[in-house]
Amino acid sequence: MSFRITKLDGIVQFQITRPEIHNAVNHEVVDGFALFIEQLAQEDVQFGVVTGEGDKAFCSGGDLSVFHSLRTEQQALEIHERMATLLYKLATQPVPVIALVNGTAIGGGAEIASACDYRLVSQHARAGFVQGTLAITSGWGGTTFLQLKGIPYDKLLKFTTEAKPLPADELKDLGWATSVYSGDKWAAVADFVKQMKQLHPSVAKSYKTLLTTELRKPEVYERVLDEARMCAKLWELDAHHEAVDRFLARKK
Ligand SMILES: CC[C@@H](C(=O)O)C(=O)SCCNC(=O)CCNC(=O)[C@H](O)C(C)(C)COP(=O)(O)OP(=O)(O)OC[C@H]1O[C@@H](n2cnc3c(N)ncnc32)[C@H](O)[C@@H]1OP(=O)(O)O
Repeated sequence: MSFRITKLDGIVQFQITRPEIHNAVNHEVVDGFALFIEQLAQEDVQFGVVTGEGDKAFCSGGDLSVFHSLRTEQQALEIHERMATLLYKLATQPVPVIALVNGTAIGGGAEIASACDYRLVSQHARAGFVQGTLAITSGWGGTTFLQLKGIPYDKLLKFTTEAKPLPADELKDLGWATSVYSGDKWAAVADFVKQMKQLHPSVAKSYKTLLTTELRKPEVYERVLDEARMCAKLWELDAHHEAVDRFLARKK
């Protein structure tokens, strides 16, 4: 199984369990995300947590060995639209979700974390929208989420266009990291939610609903789909397929 969902004390955790491949997203992980979002709707759930197994990686984005079989714009669009829709649902449903960025978060992995409400980032982690190195753009809504969550325009343009993972302190300066932790990742979550957990779950859900009013507008969902379309267009070009070929062949 490529993921694990557990529920403990009002917190539903979604963990990608593919540490050998830096927790890259395959079709099973996509299905797992859908299940996770369904579970957040249970009445007694107060927080959600998304993380990757092990201490090296949060998520390295789409599994290139799997998604490389998608050659055309239409084929790429199917997976991008599905992930973009799931992340839009995650961002707009009422339960606050913490991205526990325990290690590298790049490409689609950084987009997943960007759809969450909080990003707790390990001191040793790096994160970035590296899609540009593969001659594509973000395709799961990540850039739209970050702009609407208030990352300044010029900083966001540089972050996405440079396609370079940043260390934790720079992610904090950018406004991407909510906080930076060292030591045990679950202790970091427990510490972060300690004060909020003492209150009735409806408090956090109500504030998130209020603060995501803009995000829930239909035109925002349409823009997230535009982001998926933009990536799919670039996906079918030779420049992208050649860059992925180079990545997959680099150790052979
Ligand atoms: C598809 C959606 C799109 C989006 O819309 O956002 C994307 O997500 S595009 C994908 C973007 N992701 C990447 O480009 C990441 C590629 N991976 C890397 O750059 C590096 O692997 C790493 C994550 C920086 C880690 O480097 P390092 O510590 O040197 O480890 P290895 O490179 O040796 O990785 C171990 C193992 O894992 C495989 N791997 C890692 N990430 C992926 C991935 N995303 N897809 C497929 N395979 C991946 C890597 O190939 C190694 O495999 P082996 O060679 O078989 O050991």
